[in-house]
Amino acid sequence: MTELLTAAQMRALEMAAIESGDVTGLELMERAGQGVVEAIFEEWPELMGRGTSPSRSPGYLEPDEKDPLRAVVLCGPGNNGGDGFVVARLLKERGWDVEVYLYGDAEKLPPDARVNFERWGKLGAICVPCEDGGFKYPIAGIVVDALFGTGLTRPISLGEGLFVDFNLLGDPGMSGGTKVVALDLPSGLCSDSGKTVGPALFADLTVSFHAQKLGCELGNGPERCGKTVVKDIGLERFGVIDHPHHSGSKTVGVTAHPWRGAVGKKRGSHKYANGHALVLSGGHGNTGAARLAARGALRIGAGLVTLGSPRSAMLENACNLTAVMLRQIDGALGLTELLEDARFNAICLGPGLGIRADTQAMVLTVLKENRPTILDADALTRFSAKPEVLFDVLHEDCVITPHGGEFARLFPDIAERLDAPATVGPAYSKVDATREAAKRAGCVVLFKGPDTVIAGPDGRCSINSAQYERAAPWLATAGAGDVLAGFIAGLMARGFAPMQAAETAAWLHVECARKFGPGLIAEDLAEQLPAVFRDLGL
Ligand SMILES: NC(=O)C1=CN([C@@H]2O[C@H](COP(=O)(O)OP(=O)(O)OC[C@H]3O[C@@H](n4cnc5c(N)ncnc54)[C@H](OP(=O)(O)O)[C@@H]3O)[C@@H](O)[C@H]2O)[C@@H](O)CC1
Ligand SMILES: [K+]
Repeated sequence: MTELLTAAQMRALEMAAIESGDVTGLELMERAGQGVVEAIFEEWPELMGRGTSPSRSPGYLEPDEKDPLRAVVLCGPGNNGGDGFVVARLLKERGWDVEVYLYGDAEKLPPDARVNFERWGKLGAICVPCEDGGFKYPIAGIVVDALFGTGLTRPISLGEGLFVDFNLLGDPGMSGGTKVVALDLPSGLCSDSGKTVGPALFADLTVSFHAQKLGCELGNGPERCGKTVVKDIGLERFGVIDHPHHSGSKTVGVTAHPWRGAVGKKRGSHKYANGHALVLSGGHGNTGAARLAARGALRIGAGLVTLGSPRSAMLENACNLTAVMLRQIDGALGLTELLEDARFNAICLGPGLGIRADTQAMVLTVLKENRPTILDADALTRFSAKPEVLFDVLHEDCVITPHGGEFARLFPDIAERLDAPATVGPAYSKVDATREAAKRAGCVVLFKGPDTVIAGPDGRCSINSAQYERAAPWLATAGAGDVLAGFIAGLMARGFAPMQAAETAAWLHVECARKFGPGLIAEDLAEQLPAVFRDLGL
């Protein structure tokens, strides 16, 4: 698990560190600046050797080495700007040509930023933007974005003397080779939601301090951050602090190798010890989705998987199943009878089930049983008209897995708030929305997307990110969600708690997609599990 922090959590952490007397704000700022310079050289090692060695006379330098490297540092009115002054000083000390611009009033800088403004003043000037709004030198080398970090509260007004041409810097491909390095966050990106609050920069590299901020993983974050690097600034021992004013705001983690040990350990060598998942199939012509889910449940380790099929689809299902067993179920009554067998310990409904009244009857029948249940697709859509009917019967052993459309149908007010353009920071985020939905539904909600958010009714929350080095855009393919539902059902059959099952399944789902690569179709996903397990050393 990697911890992701909100702006409030980060501020609380900083305050705790400073109050402990272990470190001063000025020291933290210096470490932040040093971390950025380190990150720049790690990312572009070719910049490392140039213009740095006072012992080498210019006469011995290669022709292109005589040309010092250039950095334009854009400092804002807060501590993010303060970090920028440190970076400017450190690069200048390495022999770079550094232009510093200040967006704001030097007199109003917070104390630590002010100190670093003055330290910079001994080495160089604060540049005045050219009349055309451009920089003094042609842009080349590096632009350091130290305008706004976690303190962004409103849209950046480009008309108020801000000389940066965001389009020139922003649009990948338009920046003519200039590398944009954002400090903590690309300016204009909300730290908590990953929404852009008005104009926002695109960075090539974002260097976050102590921990990545939530906004780097959510919404527009990944497209704005470019690549992300986290630099320690010596706050580790202070851990993560829940901000007292954010009730229920717990640490959010990115699931990485979640529950790795648990995935490998089966409960016993006997197949019945690993549970028996039941997946319900739709009628004739609508059976593929349930079979995808069933195969996923079996591959992820359920001891047995049975597909419950209406009479009309028995032949179609029988022709396409081998290890998955098949039982005929006629409507809710037939389902009640089947569930007399208590060995069915995880039930998956929704993929291809249809949105007619019998789907509702079957969902209600299953939920009465209080067994681990996963509801997806049609089992959710069926309740669009009256979601509260579903919420009344969902329980803590349930997981629901809506995509954006299904989420909006079940939680229209929450979706509306989430989709509204952000005008203030920090803005309402997908994490906030999923937590609120989980509380209302009374069960685990897995809200799909490249930034899948999984929240429990108790406020626990994690993000399964399929972005940056885990990007798997080919996962957006028909049937992939059905396989995910099956993975969750299979893990719940094995005894995983709902939250653990959802997190683990989501993580493995992305790993399977990455293992296969482009060209993936839903049928391929579960077939990658053995290789993914082998890679995990299971
Ligand atoms: N926490 C830590 O441990 C460490 C933090 N560090 C660094 O500090 C950063 C956070 O600093 P910060 O809190 O000063 O916020 P920052 O983003 O600089 O901006 C705040 C200022 O901008 C203003 N303002 C806001 N929006 C605006 C707009 N649209 N247009 C114009 N003005 C606007 C706002 O004004 P106000 O909203 O109060 O009117 C306020 O004056 C963090 O990201 C990291 O880089 C490191 O040094 C290491 C240790
Ligand atoms: K920034």
